[in-house]
Amino acid sequence: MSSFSLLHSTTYFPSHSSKPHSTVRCTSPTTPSPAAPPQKHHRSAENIRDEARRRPQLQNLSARYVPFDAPPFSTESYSLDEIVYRSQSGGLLDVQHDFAALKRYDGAFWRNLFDSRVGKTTWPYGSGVWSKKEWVLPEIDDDDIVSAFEGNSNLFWAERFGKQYLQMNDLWVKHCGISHTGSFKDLGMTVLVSQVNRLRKMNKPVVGVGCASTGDTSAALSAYCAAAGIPSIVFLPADKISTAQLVQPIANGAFVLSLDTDFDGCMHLIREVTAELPIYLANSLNSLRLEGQKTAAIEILQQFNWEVPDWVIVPGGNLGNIYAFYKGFHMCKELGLVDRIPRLVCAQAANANPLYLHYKSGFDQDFNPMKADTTFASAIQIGDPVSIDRAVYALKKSNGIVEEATEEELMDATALADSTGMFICPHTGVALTALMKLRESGVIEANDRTVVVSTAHGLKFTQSKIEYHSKSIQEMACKLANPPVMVKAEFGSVMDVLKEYLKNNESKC
Ligand SMILES: Cc1ncc(COP(=O)(O)O)c(C=O)c1O
Ligand SMILES: N[C@@H](CCOP(=O)(O)O)C(=O)O
Repeated sequence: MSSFSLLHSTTYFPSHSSKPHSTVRCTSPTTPSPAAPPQKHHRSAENIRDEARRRPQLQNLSARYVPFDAPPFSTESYSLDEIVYRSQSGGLLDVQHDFAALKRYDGAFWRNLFDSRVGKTTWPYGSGVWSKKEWVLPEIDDDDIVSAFEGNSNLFWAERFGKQYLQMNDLWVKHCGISHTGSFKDLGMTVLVSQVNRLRKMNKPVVGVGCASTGDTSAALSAYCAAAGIPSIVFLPADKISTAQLVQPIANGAFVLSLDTDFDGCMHLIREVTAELPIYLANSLNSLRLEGQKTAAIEILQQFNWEVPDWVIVPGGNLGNIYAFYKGFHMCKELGLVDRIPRLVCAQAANANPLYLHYKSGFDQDFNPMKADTTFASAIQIGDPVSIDRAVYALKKSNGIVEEATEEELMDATALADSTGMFICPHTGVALTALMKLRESGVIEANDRTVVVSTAHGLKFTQSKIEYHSKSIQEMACKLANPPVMVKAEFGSVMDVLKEYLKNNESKC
């Protein structure tokens, strides 16, 4: 059977579309009164999960854990239904898909399949993650999936920012933070919590799910666990995350521990705790998370109608995401959806730059973890990233670059982007700084199609914006600050300041 006919004949027309639509009529033929209130739309007695149960699936696809970057002769592997985070040698794991099985379908098949699912409410494909289910967790039952229809995030054409400040026409911001809990972590968490849901149904010993967090992982974990009725436990570094982030797990009913340490300290503790107690580890050390996060890369290609951008810039902290992007792009190339992958740039805050330092040493010496300093990009204040090996691999394979941003650079870049109509988080400011530096040095050229990954919503980080715009940051000029003007509530005073404002604006135009 050709891949095209499989797509259209058996598998992927939502089953409800083949049913007569008798239950969705809006007016009754026997009572045509114009005054009658409109009747409710009835989907049918079934909900979207019920409908999904009757839909056939692609068969014989599978995935398993293998040691990350294992030598070809390695036979070590684990079922995804095992609870395992490390290889026998203590190294990282990776989720390996059965590429031979996936390759039974050609690139056009996968492109059509993924495209056919966008923008629907079909369970679970309405999610940008689960619309790629066959490449994520092919064997999970649709019924076990815990999803908020995450993903499908806006790929924003940064027209004014690109043209005015970088002479670029083809600059895009992938707004992964416009999402259920306000960050890209939703993409990975739907996968991890769905697998936990499955494990619990299989009576595996998982009494709860735990993570260390700088604020976004904990928000996502607690929301998805709450949706599924699974206990969540989060370890947060006291006073190091924003109020908006802190209140998310509290509101979602997580057990929140505020610890007098930094993120790396919390990470160390959660690893020890999850080794002792039947609490499942939700950080990106757990390679299941990256299976969801990689779909953002596939989605970018899809949004460009399967044309490959030249550059993708990702802010890096614990360093799972840069590898997830590489993996998503790599799969698309391997499976024939595209013919190349973009060059990746990982952007770090100069106050928390262990990968940058390692890159500058040519990745030659052993990696040196560091004690990360305070940064406005607080979600990437990480000195001992768990995915360092994954990040180095991704950068080497994509001819990648690492850049850094000082506090002043990242805050100015954030303010500049905001002044063109965005409202970005400081981590996106780090990525934009990297872009500005690479434009200045000519590495990224004016016509290069470039995507900056925005990882969280700016509304989670309003305190840093308040401090910037009120010029209350020590030793920072805050040169783009735009503080409100205090004016007496009377016509003359208001007119005076407005005239002054218009005069100044005129001279700028
Ligand atoms: C908003 C935000 N941006 C970027 C990152 C960095 O992602 P990763 O840890 O996968 O490098 C994180 C978390 O670490 C984050 O929360
Ligand atoms: N920024 C992260 C840090 C932990 O990263 P993870 O991807 O390993 O969970 C956070 O929000 O906690």
